[in-house]
Order: sequence, then C-alpha cells, then structure tokens
Amino acid sequence: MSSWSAPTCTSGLNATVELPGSKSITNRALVLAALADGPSTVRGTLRSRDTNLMLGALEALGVEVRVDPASDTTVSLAPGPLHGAEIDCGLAGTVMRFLPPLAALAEGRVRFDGDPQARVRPQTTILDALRALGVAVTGDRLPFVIDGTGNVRGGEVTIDASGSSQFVSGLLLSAARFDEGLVVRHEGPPVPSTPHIDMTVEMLATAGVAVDTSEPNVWNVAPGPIRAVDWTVEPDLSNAAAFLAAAAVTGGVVRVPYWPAVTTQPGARMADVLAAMGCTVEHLDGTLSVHGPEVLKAVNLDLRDIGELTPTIAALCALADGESELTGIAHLRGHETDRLAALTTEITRLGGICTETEDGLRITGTTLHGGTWESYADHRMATAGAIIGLVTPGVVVDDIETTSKTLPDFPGMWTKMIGQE
Ligand SMILES: O=C(O)C1=C[C@@H](OP(=O)(O)O)[C@@H](O)[C@H](O)C1
Ligand SMILES: C=C(OP(=O)(O)O)C(=O)O
Repeated sequence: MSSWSAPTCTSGLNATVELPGSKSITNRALVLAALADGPSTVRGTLRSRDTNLMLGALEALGVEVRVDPASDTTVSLAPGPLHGAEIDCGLAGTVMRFLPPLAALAEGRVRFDGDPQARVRPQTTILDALRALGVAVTGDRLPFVIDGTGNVRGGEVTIDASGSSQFVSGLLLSAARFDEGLVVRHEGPPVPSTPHIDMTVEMLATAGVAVDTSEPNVWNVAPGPIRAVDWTVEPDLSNAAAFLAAAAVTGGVVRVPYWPAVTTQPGARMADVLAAMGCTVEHLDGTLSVHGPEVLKAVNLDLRDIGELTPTIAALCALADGESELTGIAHLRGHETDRLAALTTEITRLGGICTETEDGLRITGTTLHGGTWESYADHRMATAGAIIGLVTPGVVVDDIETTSKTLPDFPGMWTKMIGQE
C-alpha cells in the first residue's frame, strides 16, 4: 500500500483519454457466457481486479476460459457442467451478488469469501431469496456456502432490494435457467441504481431472454436457454467520469472517445451533471468533450439512479461555489466502504465543509489545503482524492493501487492525461 502525491494541474489541461471496458457490462457478459448454450467471445473485456475475480470464479466453477494471446481483452468462454468451487469475491459487489444464483445451478459445494470489507457489505437479501426458492444456503454474509444440486426450482420471490440493485440483477441473470423461470417482486423503499437493472434486462434480451417489466418493481423471466453471444464491451463511463471531472476543476478540456450514443451505463449521466455545474459538454462524432468553467456551480441532485458517481461528484462539490446537496444515496453506506462517512471525513480533513444527511451529503465548496486523503480500499474514494489534488497542492492519496478494482493503471492514465497537450 503506497502513498501517492496527487499531481497538480491548474491550467492548460487538454487531453484525450481512452477508457478500458465497463466493469458492469464485462461482468454481466461473463456470467451470461457461463450460462449460455454454446461458446461466447467477449471483446473489450475490462481486465481489472473485479473482472479477473469473475473470470477466476467462473473457471473454478467449470467454465473453460481462453484469453487471446494477442490481446488480453478478448476472452472466449465455453460453458461446461458447473461444479463445486471456492470463490474469492474480493470486494466486488458484482461477484458476490451475481454468482450465488449461478452457484445454485452447480452440482456441489460452492464456498464464497472475500476481503474483510466485503464481509460487511449487504448480502442477506439474495441469500434469503435463494433459500425461499429451495436452495441450500449456509450463512448470511461472506463467508457463506451454497450446496448446489444442479437445478433450481424457481417460481416467485419477494425481496427488499432497496440496499442494492445487484440483488435484482443477480437473480435475473440466472433466472432463465431455473426450472420454472422466476418472478422477482420488490417491496420496500425505492430500488437504487435502476439503470444497472435496465442494463441487465437489455443484455438478457440480447441473449434471447425476455424479461417482462410491464409491472413496476416486478421482473418476470420465462424459463429457457440463454443464447451464446459475441459481446463487445463499451468503455467504462463511470470511470470516465473521474477524467471528465479533471476538466471541470481545472477549466481545461478532456475528451473521451467511443462514447456510446445510447447506453444503459449510469456514467453517461455525468454529462448532464457536468453541464449543470457550468461545464460546456459536447457529444460529437462519438467523442464526449468537457470544457471546464471558470467557476464550478453548486448543485442539488438526487443521485439514487447514479450512486456510483457520488465520490466523483462530491469531489467537484467540495471545490464548487456554494452549497450543494446530494440526496437519494443512503445505500452508499453499503458500498466498498461507507462512502457517506468516508467522503465527509476526507473532505473535512482537507479543510472542506461536508456533512452527512440521512440519505446523502451537504457540501459547501471552499479552498482546500493539502494533507492525506484516505482511500478505505475504495477505488472511487482514491480517484476522488486525485481530482481534489489536481487543484489542491500537497494532497497525498493513500493506497492508490486500490483503483485497480476497476482500472488497470489509473496513476499512469492520470499522469498521461496531465502531460498530454
Ligand atoms: O450492477 C452493477 O454492475 C452495479 C450496480 C450498482 O450497485 P448498487 O445498486 O449497489 O448501487 C453500482 O453502484 C455498482 O457499481 C455496479
Ligand atoms: C459500488 C461499486 O462497486 P460494486 O460493483 O463492488 O458494488 C462501484 O464500483 O462504485
């Protein structure tokens, strides 16, 4: 774990940054390939800790994984009979929530564990759902065990998915392979990150699985095969958000090529957030360009749909002119770390003004000073520290390596962005 002196850049930023593949799309494509009716290829695969853990888990469960020797982002998967395995989830929500339903389709004992911080992330909802469907589950959080019998009855299940959209996505991804398919009903406070559920439904449709979403908060998946697909993964727009934020705080320009015209990725909404904060945003010929303003404007935003962008947006608010209010994000207390507490502590440590509310943050922009910015093993906390450090001399981000959860070389990309004219 090393300390990283965040580089400063107060003027002249003018860079084009190409992002690797989306974590969320990659890990869905890998799961669907593992359950498909034939071999699939995933192109543009993100190769980061979260996606490598997914690949390792699927291989351990009996899927044949072949990485193209000419390009490690091209990965072919051939499904085989699923069997018992030991699965390391690391700190990846997508691994700990997407794989238990798939493990229930394996024949044998599947043991799940992960990082110490993963052991406190919410997990019970999906394990109780599997129990209700007749699956043998031991434990409520990591570590837990699933004794798969090779098939799952399916039917209907009611869950409270207000803690994470991944409970819904995890069930839907495997549901077509359950004997009776599955109807998932949500009852409780609103489900967060619904664009991620749209992503699941859209990718299932591409694989020939129709999900009936005509009733709000109900997802109905008929039983049937999951078709093998050759997937091409879009660039990760939530990771792009941190680089675009660099333009916003420095008054410079950052361009991200291959920005999809239409996407379910919540990161695409960063364009609107940046525009609301006073940036000039242009989407032309597949490239998104952001030109930062002289003074960043404070904002009042409901981030329930796009919660994973919060650390990036909070960093901008800490440097904006006035008081910002970010709401709809109580569930961030169950992310990689308690992000509301972590952001409040770190912004305050650098002289900022940030308080936690019941479901979000209130941040008043001010001039910050240097100091240590703790990452809490959270990739997006680390990148938030880098954003503040661009215009605040003396910011030292601890454990910058934690960015490898979803980006293979964040420090290299960041330095290159600053040096590029
Ligand atoms: O399904 C996914 O790929 C994700 C769903 C969201 O989780 P929550 O609903 O827990 O916020 C998001 O924050 C996470 O980064 C990725
Ligand atoms: C919440 C996040 O990750 P995970 O997939 O581990 O939930 C995130 O990447 O911001």
